[in-house]
Amino acid sequence: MSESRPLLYVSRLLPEPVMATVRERYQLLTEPEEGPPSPAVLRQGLQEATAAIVTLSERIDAQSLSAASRLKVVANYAVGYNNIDLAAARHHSIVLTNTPDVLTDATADLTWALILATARRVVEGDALVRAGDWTGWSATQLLGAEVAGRTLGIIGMGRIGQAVAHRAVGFRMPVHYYNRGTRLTSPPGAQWAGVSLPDLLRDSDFVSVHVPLTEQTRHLIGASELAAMKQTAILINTARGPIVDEAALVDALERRTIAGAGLDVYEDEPRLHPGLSSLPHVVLLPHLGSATWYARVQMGMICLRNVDAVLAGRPAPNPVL
Ligand SMILES: NC(=O)C1=CN([C@@H]2O[C@H](COP(=O)(O)OP(=O)(O)OC[C@H]3O[C@@H](n4cnc5c(N)ncnc54)[C@H](O)[C@@H]3O)[C@@H](O)[C@H]2O)C=CC1
Ligand SMILES: O=CC(=O)O
Repeated sequence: MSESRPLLYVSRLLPEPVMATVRERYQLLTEPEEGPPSPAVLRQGLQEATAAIVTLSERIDAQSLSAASRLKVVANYAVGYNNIDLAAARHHSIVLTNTPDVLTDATADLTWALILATARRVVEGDALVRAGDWTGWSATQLLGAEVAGRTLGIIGMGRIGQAVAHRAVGFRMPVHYYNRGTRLTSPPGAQWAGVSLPDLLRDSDFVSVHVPLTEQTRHLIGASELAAMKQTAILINTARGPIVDEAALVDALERRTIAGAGLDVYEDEPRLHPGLSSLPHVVLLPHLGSATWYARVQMGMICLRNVDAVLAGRPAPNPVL
């Protein structure tokens, strides 16, 4: 009996509830692995499948899309889609979808984990205790920055930027935001103000980046923007690495022209700019923004809903336009 389930390429192993649903409804082209696929496996996957679920670390370029004659839909297992050549997907009439909303809270929470961990030197404290070097309470040990009441600057006031801003109410923090497009009204109890980027950099104690990576936002934060920040300010980036010029950031941190940085993303993942990992006043996470069970399972289910819809001839629920 011939196989009637559509041929799906899944580039990486996804959480088990997602894989179970995939196996129920689709014929898998290849068995996905935990790590990234080789370029040859990725190329073959896109070439032979009718639908693909890929992750943010797979670069889907014009060349691979032009060879993908059977491919109808690429569901990106991420909300950011800078890894995919959108113009080429459009040109070849391949629908591209993403996974908004379900990871907003997880990413906003992780942003706050970085704000607090960096300001309060949580990682340095943990290392001291584990190393057996803690000799007891001290009035001068590992003093950090106050968070409550300080100004939070948000670059990119979309879903995640706003979720980060909502959480600032409990810390009584005024929020200055820089965003393209319409102005927002402050929700009850919050103080949100739309400002220019130079004003945000000058006035904020914490600067948190939440724009997507585009040609306009690449190196949006470079040497001159870092120089415009307060010497006591902390930079947080949970958006995409290339939005911040990592060489300029390491230089600013080494010269202490800013007080610290909390990073979840890097310019050339998983590689770090030389010198970054030896700085004590940075907290470095391995791109964990959406890494909760809930978010990662829901992201998979959204990918499947989009694939199902396109293959059934219906509009995708989450098309990237
Ligand atoms: N660390 C992680 O694991 C995660 C990272 N992300 C990143 O966060 C980004 C934001 O996600 P969402 O908030 O859901 O997206 P969104 O589209 O809701 O928000 C982005 C905001 O940035 C603004 N924007 C875009 N270009 C701009 C520019 N040139 N100047 C000023 N403002 C600009 C948009 O108007 C929008 O308000 C994603 O694109 C992704 O790269 C998202 C989830 C997890
Ligand atoms: O980086 C994660 C995403 O969903 O975008």
